Amino acid sequence: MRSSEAPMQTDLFATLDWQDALAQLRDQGLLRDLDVAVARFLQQQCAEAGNEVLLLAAFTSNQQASGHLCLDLNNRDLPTQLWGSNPPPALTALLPGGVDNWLRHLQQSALVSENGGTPLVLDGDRLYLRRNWSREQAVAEAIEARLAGGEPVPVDALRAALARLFPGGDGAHTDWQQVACALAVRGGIGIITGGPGTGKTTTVVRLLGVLQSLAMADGRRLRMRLAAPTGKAAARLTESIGEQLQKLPVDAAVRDAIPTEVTTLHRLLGTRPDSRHFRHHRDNPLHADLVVVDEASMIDMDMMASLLDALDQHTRLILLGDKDQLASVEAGAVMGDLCRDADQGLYTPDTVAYLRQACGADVSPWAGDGAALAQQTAMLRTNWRFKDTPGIGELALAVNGGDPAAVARVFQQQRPGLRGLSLGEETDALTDLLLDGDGQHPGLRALFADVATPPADGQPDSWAAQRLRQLTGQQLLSGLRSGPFGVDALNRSITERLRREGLAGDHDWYPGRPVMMTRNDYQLGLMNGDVGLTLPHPDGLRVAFQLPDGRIKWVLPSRLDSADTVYAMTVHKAQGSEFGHTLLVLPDHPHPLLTRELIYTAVTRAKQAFTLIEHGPPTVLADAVRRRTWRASGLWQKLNR
Ligand SMILES: Nc1ncnc2c1ncn2[C@@H]1O[C@H](COP(=O)(O)OP(=O)(O)OP(=O)(O)O)[C@@H](O)[C@H]1O
Repeated sequence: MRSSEAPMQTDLFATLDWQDALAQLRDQGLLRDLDVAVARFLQQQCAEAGNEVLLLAAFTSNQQASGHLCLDLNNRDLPTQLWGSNPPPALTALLPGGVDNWLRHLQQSALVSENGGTPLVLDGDRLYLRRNWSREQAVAEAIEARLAGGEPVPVDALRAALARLFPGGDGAHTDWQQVACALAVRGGIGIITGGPGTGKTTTVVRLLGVLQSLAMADGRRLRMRLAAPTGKAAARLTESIGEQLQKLPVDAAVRDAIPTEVTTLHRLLGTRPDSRHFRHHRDNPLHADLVVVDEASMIDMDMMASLLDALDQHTRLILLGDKDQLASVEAGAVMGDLCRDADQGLYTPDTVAYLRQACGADVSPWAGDGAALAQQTAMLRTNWRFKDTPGIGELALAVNGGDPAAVARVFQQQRPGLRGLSLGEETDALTDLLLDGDGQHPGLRALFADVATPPADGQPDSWAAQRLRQLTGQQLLSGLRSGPFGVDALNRSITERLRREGLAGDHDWYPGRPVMMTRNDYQLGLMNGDVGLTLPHPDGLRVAFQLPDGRIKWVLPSRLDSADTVYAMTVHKAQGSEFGHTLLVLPDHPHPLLTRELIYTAVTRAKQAFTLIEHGPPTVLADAVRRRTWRASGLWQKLNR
């Protein structure tokens, strides 16, 4: 801890009551009640704490609301980011000077240390609330330990296994899928990133095949566990792993020893009712030799810390995901931080030589002096899915490149499956589209007709599974929750239209109403984000949910106190899902919440068709494509020093 001497106060401050000033900042929307409470609590802990430190603590707390783990004082735009270009007078008085001055105050405060022994931690130029710093530190240390450890697979055996599972490479191009497998088995952690359809699932199934066949040749059998952050992502991976496994050229015994069931991270770690703590942790680790987690971009820092804490040191961890997707709404963008250099590779001479030996790949064009983490990271670069609908893949690429002109060009090419509609004020036209579908993907009218006629054969489960599949044929997305183009208003207007047409009933619950869970309900075994469909059941009206293992769970509507109608879904909630036809609605003016990552995530939810619906000028999309999501954290720095 540094000096406990009280920092200097400005004369101007002497005339201000800082509690009033905090209240003013809260009233102006610059702080939340929680942030004000944090500052007040710290002042109680340390009566001589300076106003600068207390205010910076309040802003650090506030940063979490935007997904930041810390306040990055190295960011020269920080003042503008915190309060815009015109600082409120209360701030000019309480927080004088620039960032250098603030750093000096922090360095002198008894509330601040570098090592987590105080409520605030200053790590380099980053100011953290202690809890966030501890979590980030724990994640960095656990990853470092995994990078240093792990049981290496003998290279000759690996090369033979990879050649069996990846037949027919053209030799002219780097086979990144093989590279990913070879790197993943090299240490205690492997990270595989790639856009949609680049073969992440294919690669991981082959990786499981390689590891299990090598272990079984040695008379062992690896315990493998597969997980994803949400139930929907787990269900999707269960399905695609099952399909890929059929094609895997391995002995039946090896195939049987590869799991197909994907669970949610919460279930993997063992949720405990009414507790934030999991059943598995360092004193009761998971029994597994290998854990694969898909959709890793959705994992926030808290969950990543819990996951790493639950793994035994010998357990190999494979993280799969798309680094360019939106990060979790909670604080931290772990996958983005871990994969920051993935495009460049930055493979050291050791890694280049290892890959040549293990799979004959030449990655010398991607050589560099990356840290240990880069040596375990691979980016898949070939899109295999969008061969028939290249428009979606091209659009995703253009969005990712941040070039609005390139995005506009992709739309102008009128590729199959890709459509841009400018609807101006015509909100009815959007509902028409949703009701009628696009020809290839039936709309809500067809869904309501189908849910009205339950099967006479007493097989409600398979019928419900079909209707749920039908529901994912088309999905409207919005980046916003509130406002006329936010999901709340869209869901209201679509419901009203369905009522006017006599499709939706007048009660809250009617056959055909799709709902999404808005919190985890451990008693029902349903997770935040799970989607269900209200359907007639022999016992009465029920809501059908498909569990990750494919079973249908029927729930009484009255049991669902945290479920919202979901004709329109936020892009955040759509992560981990795919829809036959994805429609993204944009508002009539640019909005700070619309970012490149959000648009990219929306586009990549589309399996066969994507429709962009604009209600304003093209600048709304252009502005979003240019704006990057930025998350302040120190994970990358910690793993690269
Ligand atoms: N090397 C390859 N050669 C030919 N086809 C491939 C190859 N890799 C993957 N594919 C095919 O491309 C499609 C997408 O693969 P896969 O599902 O593994 O991608 P993914 O990255 O997991 O996709 P997403 O996570 O976006 O669903 C599948 O049909 C798969 O069979």
